[in-house]
Amino acid sequence: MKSSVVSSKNLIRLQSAISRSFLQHSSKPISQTPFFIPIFPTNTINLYNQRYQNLQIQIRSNSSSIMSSSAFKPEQAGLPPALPLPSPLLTKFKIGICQLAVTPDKERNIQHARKAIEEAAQKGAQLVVLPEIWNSPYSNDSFPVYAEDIDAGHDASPSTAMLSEVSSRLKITVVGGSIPERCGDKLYNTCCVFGTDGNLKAKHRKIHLFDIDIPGKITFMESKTLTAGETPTIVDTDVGRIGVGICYDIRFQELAMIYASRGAHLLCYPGAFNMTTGPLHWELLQRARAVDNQLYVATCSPARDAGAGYVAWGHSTLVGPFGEVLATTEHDEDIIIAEIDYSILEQRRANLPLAKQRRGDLYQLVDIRRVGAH
Ligand SMILES: NC(=O)CC(=O)C(=O)O
Repeated sequence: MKSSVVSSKNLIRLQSAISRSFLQHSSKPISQTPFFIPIFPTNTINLYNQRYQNLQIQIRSNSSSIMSSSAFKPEQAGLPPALPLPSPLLTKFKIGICQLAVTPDKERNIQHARKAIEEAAQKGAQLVVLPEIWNSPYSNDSFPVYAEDIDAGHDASPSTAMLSEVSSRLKITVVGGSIPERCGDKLYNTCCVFGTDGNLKAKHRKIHLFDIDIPGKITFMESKTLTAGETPTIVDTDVGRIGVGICYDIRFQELAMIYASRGAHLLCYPGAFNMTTGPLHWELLQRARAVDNQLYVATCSPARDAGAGYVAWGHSTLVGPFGEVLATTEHDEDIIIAEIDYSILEQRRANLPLAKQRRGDLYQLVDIRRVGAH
C-alpha cells in the first residue's frame, strides 16, 4: 500500500494531485487507467488501479474547504468542463440502421451490406449504421481469417474500401459497424466512420473485450484472439458529434458519460448481444445510456441465425433522449429508417437540467484524457 498525506485547501488541488499521481505513477497507458476517479469529500480517498491496488490519499479536510451544493460551480472543480453541444450541418435527418444477415461468404457479405446502405440512403437516410462484425461470422476461429488491414486500405481492406466508396457516392455518413482488423500481429474488433466525402473520419477499436462465462448458457472469450482498443472515439460529422462504442462497450456507463461531456449528440453501438443477455439487457442498456446522458442512442445488430455458432439477439434500436424507444425491429433482417432531431436534446435538457443539478461537490466525472491534455 502506498500512502501519502495531502494537505488540501480545497478539492481543486486534491483533484489535480490525484490526476498527476495517476498519470505519473501508472506504467499503463492513460486509457487503461479508470475513466473515473470518485471524489469523496470525506477524510479518505481510495484510488485503485491495476498496479497500485490501494493508493490511499488522506486529506486533512477542514469543513470550510468542502463546498456546499448550492455554492458549487463546475468551473471551480479544476476539471475540463462539459462541452456544449456543437452545431452540425444537419440537426434533423433520417438514420438508417441495417440489421444484416451475415454468412461465411465474405464477398457476399460486402455486396449485401453495400445494397443495404444504398437502400437506406434511397429511403432518405443521411446516416447509416451497420452491425458489429458484419463481414465475418462472429467467432474466434473466424476473426483471424476474415481480418483486414484497414490502415493499408483498398485491396488489403475490401470491406472498408466499399464503405468509403458508397459513402462518397451517396454523400452520406456511415458508421460502418465493425470488422475484425489486423494491425501487425494484433487483431481488433474495429468500427470505421466515413464522412460524406468517403474519407475515414474515425476508427474505434472495441475497448472492452467481451469475456463472458455463464456456465450452461454462454461462454465467449474475445480476449483469446482480440486485443482491446485504447481510446474512446468521438467524431464530428455532418450529422452531429457521434460517440462510438462496440457492443460490450455499452455496459460501461463511464464511456457514455465521457462522450456526453464531450458534447456528443448521438452514441452509436454496433453490437451483437446474445440469446442469454439480449432479452434482459440489450434494450435496458440502450435506454439507460440515452436517458442518463440525455442524447440519442442507436444500436445495430446482425440478424439472428439460429444455426450459427454465436446466435445474435437482433433487435436493433433507436432510443431518444427521454429514454423512449423511437424505432426498433425483431430479429430478422431489416432496415430501420427513423428521424433524429437534435432540437429535442435541448428541449429535454431544459425540461430536466441534469447537468446543472449534478452534485459536483459530492462526485465528479474525470475524463482522464482531457485532464491529461490540460
Ligand atoms: N457481444 C458483446 O460484445 C456483448 C454481449 O453480448 C453482452 O454484453 O451481453
